[in-house]
Amino acid sequence: MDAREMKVKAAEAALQHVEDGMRLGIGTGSTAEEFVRLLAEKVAEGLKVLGVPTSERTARLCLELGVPLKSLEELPELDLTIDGADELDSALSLIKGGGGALLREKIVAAASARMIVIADETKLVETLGRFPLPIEVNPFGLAATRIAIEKSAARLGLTGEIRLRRAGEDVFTTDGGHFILDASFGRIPDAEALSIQLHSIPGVVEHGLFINMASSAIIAGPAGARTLKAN
Ligand SMILES: O=C(CO)[C@H](O)[C@H](O)COP(=O)(O)O
Repeated sequence: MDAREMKVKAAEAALQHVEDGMRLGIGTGSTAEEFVRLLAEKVAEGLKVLGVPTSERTARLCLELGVPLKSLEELPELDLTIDGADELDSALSLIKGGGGALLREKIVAAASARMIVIADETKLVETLGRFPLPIEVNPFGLAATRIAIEKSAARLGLTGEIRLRRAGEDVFTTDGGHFILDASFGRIPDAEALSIQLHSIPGVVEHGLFINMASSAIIAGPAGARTLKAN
């Protein structure tokens, strides 16, 4: 089974949790896009759902495929969010933001009664941090914010390169008009402590650590999909 087939397997299993009438948060990334394609087929067969997209990219795909959308302003309380992740551990703490949508993803997940993560088994790690942590920052004071992040991380014994994300020649800009710093701190033994530190920095808009947000994760591997539950 190749990587794409595993993403489809996870998306298929997630679709089983979608019920008629649901208000759905719809994630961003290649795995979430497999989910959107399958959801669109069900919508074409008559399933009634209203989706709230976590990015402009997801919104475009949903509109193209006929998945009905509302904004989070119109639907501020959601039943379920289905989204991918860059990394997850057995407690279902996540690193997200590889696709640059972490802020909207976190706001949408927080507005949802449940969040199901869909991923292939290569994303499962013992300790978060193999994937560089995306940190969304305000463009104003970028250098000062970067230094503040370095100092905060160092207080927790975390060091490593912090790179400004680029899109070709340009600086990558999120849907909210912010920049992303990708922090290669290595393994993060205390993600909660790092989250608190990062939230205390004024220039940090949000970070990609999702702690206590996922209710379950559907992990696909060559043998099929299995579900991990949050403790
Ligand atoms: O957090 C995300 C986007 O901001 C994605 O969920 C994450 O990057 C996983 O993407 P993919 O399914 O393409 O591996």
